[in-house]
Amino acid sequence: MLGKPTYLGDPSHQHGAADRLGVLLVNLGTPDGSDPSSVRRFLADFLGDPRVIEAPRWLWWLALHGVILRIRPSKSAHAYQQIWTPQGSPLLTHSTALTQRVAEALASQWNAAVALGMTYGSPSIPKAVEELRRQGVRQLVVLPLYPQYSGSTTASVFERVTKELQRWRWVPELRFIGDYHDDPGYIDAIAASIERHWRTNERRHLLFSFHGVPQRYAAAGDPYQYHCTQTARLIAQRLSLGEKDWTLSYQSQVGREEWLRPYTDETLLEFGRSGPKRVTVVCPGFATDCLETLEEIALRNREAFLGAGGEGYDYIPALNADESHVAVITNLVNRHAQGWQPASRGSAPAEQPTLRSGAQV
Ligand SMILES: C=CC1=C(C)c2cc3[nH]c(cc4nc(cc5[nH]c(cc1n2)c(C)c5CCC(=O)O)C(CCC(=O)O)=C4C)c(C)c3C=C
Ligand SMILES: [Fe+2]
Ligand SMILES: [Fe+2]
Repeated sequence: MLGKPTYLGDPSHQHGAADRLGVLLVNLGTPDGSDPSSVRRFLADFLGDPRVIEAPRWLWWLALHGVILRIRPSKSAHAYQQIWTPQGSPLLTHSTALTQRVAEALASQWNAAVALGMTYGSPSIPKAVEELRRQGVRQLVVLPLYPQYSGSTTASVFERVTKELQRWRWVPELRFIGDYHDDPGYIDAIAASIERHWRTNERRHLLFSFHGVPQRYAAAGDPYQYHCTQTARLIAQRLSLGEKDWTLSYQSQVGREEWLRPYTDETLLEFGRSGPKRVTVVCPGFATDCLETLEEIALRNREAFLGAGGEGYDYIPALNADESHVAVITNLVNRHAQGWQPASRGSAPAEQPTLRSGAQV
């Protein structure tokens, strides 16, 4: 008479059995294809998120649907086409490979269920969370793949994951990793990738380029700029660089308002004109390579820099599914899962009765 249950549950759950750890890795997301209509669908979700664009809703809705989504998709699709591979979007293929390898690495310690969700596009957060629920996850570590916290990225993950968890009958224990901008493992991994590059390539002025955010977000209390500055300083320190050996800048500005400065493209044009004429560029804020690193940094800015008088330009890839990255992630997960029992130590002790959810007592 009362109909279907309101909340999601598992009637066949064996109560008393060992708790299962779930790990949810989340990245930004990417369009399903590099054609303008796929890009439009992706941008509508992404740019419709109030965490990304903080503006009066109705005014922004008019601008987004009336102007931006009519112009930007074809321009962005053109950019995506430059980096698209036979396997699809680099952001998705690298994130999938990373998730797979993290699952393998965690398997020796935990009977963990590991899933990948994208804040925008697919595989979606609702799909990933449902996959974890179906695997009987009782304890959940959520790791947004953003080393530096920003309300425009990390907080969107929090909102979309917790929205799904609110539909669960038996909500899991939850640990949310807000940032890892100064995690020694992460700093070491990025520094080691730069050292490795410099072993076979010329040692040059190092440009740290991070994705930008509007300046008013930082002014309103977003820690992102501070996190980026700290990350760059720690890596430079770890490489024993002097103050003149490196520069920090912000890329990927959208729209007309002021974003964090200095801008990467302006910095590189200035370098091209008056030096340093040879640079190594690294983007520690991007866990995986994507449109913003492969098209904007490795292609577009390289051409602009060389066109302005620059003489040498190297881009160091993101950590992607590299072994060192897998170690960074598994380390973060293990640290945040402390106190939870690795399930591989055995299932429920024999003297503790188990009970199926649906069983009559
Ligand atoms: C307009 C507002 C935007 C804010 C604020 C923003 C913050 C932000 N973004 C990333 C990481 C990525 N952004 C990517 C693409 C991308 N970003 C924006 C806009 C904002 N980002 C747009 C419109 C796009 C789409 C492409 C385009 O049309 O230019 C990507 C790459 C996605 C891919 O498919 O490869 C990443 C990754 C961070 C870390 C961040 C704030 C700190
Ligand atoms: Fe972005
Ligand atoms: Fe961009």
